[in-house]
Amino acid sequence: MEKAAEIILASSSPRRRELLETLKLPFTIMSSDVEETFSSSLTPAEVVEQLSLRKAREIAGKISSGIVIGADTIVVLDGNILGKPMDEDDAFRMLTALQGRTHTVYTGVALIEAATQAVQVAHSATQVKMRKMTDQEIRGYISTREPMDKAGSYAIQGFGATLVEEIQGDYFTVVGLPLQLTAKMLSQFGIRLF
Ligand SMILES: Cc1cn([C@H]2C[C@H](O)[C@@H](COP(=O)(O)OP(=O)(O)OP(=O)(O)O)O2)c(=O)[nH]c1=O
Repeated sequence: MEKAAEIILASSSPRRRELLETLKLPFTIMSSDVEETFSSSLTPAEVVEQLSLRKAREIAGKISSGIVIGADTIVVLDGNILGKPMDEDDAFRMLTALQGRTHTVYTGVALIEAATQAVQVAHSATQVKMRKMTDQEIRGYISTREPMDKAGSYAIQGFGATLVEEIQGDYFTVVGLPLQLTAKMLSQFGIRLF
């Protein structure tokens, strides 16, 4: 029997690890530590594709075989990109802007086959409608600390679930790894789930 290709998740995000575990494929984790800066002339889709590729490339450069997966998530409101908050005031500003409105979450996924350096990169976008919140509710949510390491300062999989009225698109894109897209990309490298 052919030996299954090893999968390496280039991420320190516990959410991405949990999501990839859903696919029941064995994988290892190597945290990438890349500069998450980008040119302001890029579209949101280009930003997440470029950053996910940068994360995957950093790890692919250190190994000789296996398939590396990198991902990146941003929140976009009125064309402005919201990443992770710098501090509580920044989280307050982001949540004040997002409440009562619809924004788009973009997640990029990059796969690199280390042996051949073959690359696949794509993204998924999901629209999220957030309910109205008072300043007091926003401060209460921030006091849970949940927003502090999340793009857009909320987590749909946590208390943030109570802030989201509806979504259009893949839920997993919002959490940080679109599973349908990831599985499709893995299958293009010959890795099938079932
Ligand atoms: C909007 C949203 C984001 N997030 C998270 C997903 C990502 O972990 C984070 C965005 O930051 P990223 O820079 O995409 O990822 P990361 O720094 O956490 O991990 P790594 O670069 O090592 O892979 O926000 C949620 O968990 N839930 C949500 O609802």
